[in-house]
Amino acid sequence: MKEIVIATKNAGKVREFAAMFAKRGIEVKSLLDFPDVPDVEETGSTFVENAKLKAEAVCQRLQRPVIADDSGLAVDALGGRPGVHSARYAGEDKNDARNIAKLLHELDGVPMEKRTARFHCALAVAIPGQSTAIVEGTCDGYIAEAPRGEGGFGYDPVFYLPERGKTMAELTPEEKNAISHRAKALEKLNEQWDEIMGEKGRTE
Ligand SMILES: O=P(O)(O)OP(=O)(O)OP(=O)(O)OC[C@H]1O[C@@H](n2cnc3c(O)ncnc32)[C@H](O)[C@@H]1O
Ligand SMILES: [Mg+2]
Repeated sequence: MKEIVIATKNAGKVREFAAMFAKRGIEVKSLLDFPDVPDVEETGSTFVENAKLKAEAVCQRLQRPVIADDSGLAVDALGGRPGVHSARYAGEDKNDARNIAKLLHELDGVPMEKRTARFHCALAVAIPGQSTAIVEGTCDGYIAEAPRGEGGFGYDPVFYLPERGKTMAELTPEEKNAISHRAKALEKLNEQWDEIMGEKGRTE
């Protein structure tokens, strides 16, 4: 395989997939390269359901192997919110800064030890004529009291990693891509690569 389509328009995700697949010599395309593909509604109630919806719809349309990523942040003190609604937490128009502001507001007064949270990533791999494969990864941390760092995307500036003393946005791309929920899911995909990709993995 020389090329794979990631069913996303999120430039932050595209960057991370491109870096991670470069190690395999695979070029990453995204929906930014296929502007005619319609948006897929994320109507599922889990990350896995939404990843499957996105991968299968785009695979059906393009008739080539597609990976979709559905991911988000689950905060324990908020009963798992924003969860599958992470992208549009502060409203219909996606806006990272407003999502972070809303999250910090909701956690106002919650002490650090109770600000535990977890990033989730579900990857669905859809290949024409095959059943869809799923892999998942998570990353544990805390929600910081104020944003810090310029790297990554989304909630990274408030996702605090105590073992590093840094937020996810203060890590280099290489550091984030070694420990993130997305990296963990991709590690699982790597382990099952031949089985999931079948002939496509070896010959295309
Ligand atoms: O659906 P696509 O087009 O892939 O792009 P999206 O941004 O809508 O992506 P999701 O539906 O999977 O929503 C995930 C949201 O969770 C957050 N998120 C996911 N992965 C993240 C990461 O690595 N770092 C920080 N925030 C992340 C971020 O706010 C995303 O917008
Ligand atoms: Mg989305």
